[in-house]
Amino acid sequence: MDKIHIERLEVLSLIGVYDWERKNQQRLLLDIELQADLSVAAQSDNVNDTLNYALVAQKLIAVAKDSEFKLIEALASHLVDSLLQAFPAVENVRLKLSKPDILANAKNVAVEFSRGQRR
Ligand SMILES: Nc1nc2c(c(=O)[nH]1)N=C([C@H](O)[C@@H](O)CO)CN2
Repeated sequence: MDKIHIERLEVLSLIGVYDWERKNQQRLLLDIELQADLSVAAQSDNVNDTLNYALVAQKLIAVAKDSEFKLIEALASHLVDSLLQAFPAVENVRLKLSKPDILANAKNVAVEFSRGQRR
């Protein structure tokens, strides 16, 4: 089972339940695990034969920037759906969305979703 990992990707999004959170975008961190067949690229050494992680990151940054969800659950689910739709080569995605330094006395809060393609 081949995988690509993107760790601690910084994105900005308007996110949060409270009025004070609806004014400015907040910094969020994404950890993503993408299951895809990497065997062709491993042989060809050609980026066109693989899932280009730069394009995946670009997509996540753009989707987060254009979103205005209240809950991190809703944004994380939307990001997963967007990835599966934009990149059919992704067989399964696991995405952890962290909202750091938002909860008193905790370093981080996060949600995690794992989903596959509906083929
Ligand atoms: N399960 C969740 N609980 C809470 C969320 C959330 O997104 N999911 N959000 C908030 C606030 O927006 C918080 O980030 C600021 O206190 C509270 N609980």
